[in-house]
Amino acid sequence: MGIVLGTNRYGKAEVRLVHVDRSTPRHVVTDVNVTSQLFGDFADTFHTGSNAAVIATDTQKNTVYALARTGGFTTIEEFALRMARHFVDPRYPQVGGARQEIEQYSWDRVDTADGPHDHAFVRAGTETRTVVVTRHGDTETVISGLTDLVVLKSTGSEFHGFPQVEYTSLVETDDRILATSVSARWRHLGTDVDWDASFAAVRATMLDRFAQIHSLSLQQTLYAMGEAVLEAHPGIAEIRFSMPNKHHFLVDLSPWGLDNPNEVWFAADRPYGLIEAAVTRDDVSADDGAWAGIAGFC
Ligand SMILES: O=c1[nH]c(=O)c2[nH]c(=O)[nH]c2[nH]1
Repeated sequence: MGIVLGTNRYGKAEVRLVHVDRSTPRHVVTDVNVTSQLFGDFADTFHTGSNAAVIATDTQKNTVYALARTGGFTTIEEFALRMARHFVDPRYPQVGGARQEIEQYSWDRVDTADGPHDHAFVRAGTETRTVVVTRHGDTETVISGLTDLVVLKSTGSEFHGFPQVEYTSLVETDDRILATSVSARWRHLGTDVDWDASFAAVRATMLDRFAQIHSLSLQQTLYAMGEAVLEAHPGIAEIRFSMPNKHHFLVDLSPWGLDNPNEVWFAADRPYGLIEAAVTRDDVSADDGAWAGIAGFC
């Protein structure tokens, strides 16, 4: 019986970077969290502790800041590709590939009496834009996404027809609140993309479908959102979702002689249903390696 080193990668996790584009008086703030990891010919350090090939994680952290200074910061997709191309380069023959993961926190301009302010910002909720770029040799995969896009419909949602098996107590309903916090990630087929425009369009498509479809289950809503994204965006191969069902329960007001025509609800935070699925084209090849390490998506 032998013991061998399995899959491995290493790097610096959660490098916090705030970039201020000061090229005009109307500053642009980009607030991100970058995780840089490399893989390749690094078995020696695991086996013997020889670090002759190891590009220090500290160096990877410094590279985030240096590239932000030399090339600026436009989109997380562009920056992650630039990071990956920096490391997967003939100057570092030991590097076979790189994985660059970035989260972006949104800031809106403060609205003043004189209009949107040039350099004062207010954090725009919890929604986070994400990217994972993987570069293996010359092959690049970009998975864009978002987390914590919280949405709610106050009607237009039913749930019934489920089996009445042992322990079933849920009452069927033809009018309920449907609420979820959408986490979605989508894999692009190429890298020649207007990343901001693509992100805005995918987000708008998902919100449109969520709003417009009369829902018979969160599963149906999820699939419809994914289908709409793939129909509208030929450059996207697949989209994966993780969507908690944020349950709202009608409060029984009858003890006090009050009716409740779907007006007064209790918003439960746990437990919650958890619906996860991938929606994919049947004519593109899978790329499971690009999804490796992305938690919370099946
Ligand atoms: O949209 C839903 N899907 C389910 O699978 C489910 N299960 C449940 O209890 N409520 C709901 N709602």
